[in-house]
Amino acid sequence: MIRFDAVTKRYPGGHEALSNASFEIASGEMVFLSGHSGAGKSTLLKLIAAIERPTAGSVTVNCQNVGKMRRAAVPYLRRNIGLIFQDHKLLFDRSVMQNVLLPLQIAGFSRHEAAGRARAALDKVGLLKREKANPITLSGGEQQRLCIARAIVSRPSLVLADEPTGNLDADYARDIMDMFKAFNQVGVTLVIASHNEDAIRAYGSRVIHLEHGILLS
Ligand SMILES: Nc1ncnc2c1ncn2[C@@H]1O[C@H](COP(=O)(O)OP(=O)(O)OP(=O)(O)O)[C@@H](O)[C@H]1O
Repeated sequence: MIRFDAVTKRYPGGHEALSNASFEIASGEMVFLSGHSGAGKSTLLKLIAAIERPTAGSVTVNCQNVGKMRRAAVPYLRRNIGLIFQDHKLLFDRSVMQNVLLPLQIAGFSRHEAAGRARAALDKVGLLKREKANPITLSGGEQQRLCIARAIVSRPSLVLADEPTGNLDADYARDIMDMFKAFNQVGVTLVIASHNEDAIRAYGSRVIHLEHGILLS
């Protein structure tokens, strides 16, 4: 499903965030990205979602070379990807419920079906009681959970998560990880960046380890 061939990413200013990385992730895998702060984990996720483009090498997602994809094609790629990033990009002029409904409205779901799915997603992350709230009134951890609900509501086949449990209490962090595992069991591919080596080990999944932009496994 995902293939990196000799991928290097150099940001303007010359910093090489990823160096000559090659690996494959098969459909249905759950893979953790580990490594120190600044190791290149977010960069790798952004390359998969075509948020960043490689400086050299190729990034293939579902047989498409996303590094060379036309800008107009990127929204179609992203329809199939649930993005959970640290800059939540929530809409602060809409309610919690409206934030989760939006991807479904764009995808053309009926009002009834969209409402049912959005409520189920909010329930999963423990935010159903806050459905009418404005996201600005939520704590950092609650905003993170809202971001997760929004990413999963359209049931994407690939979920990319950047430190999804970073701001969460241990109980919520466990619930979210269990939820990811349940998605994986129904065939969703997940790539999860995390500092938390203990949590990673507990899940026994494949780990791709980065150090200063170099892939070690
Ligand atoms: N837009 C950018 N412009 C310039 N340099 C950047 C940019 N984004 C990231 N970098 C640099 O690239 C390197 C890798 O950053 P990246 O965010 O991928 O690491 P990370 O492993 O996700 O770190 P963290 O765990 O702290 O989020 C860092 O040195 C960072 O400063």
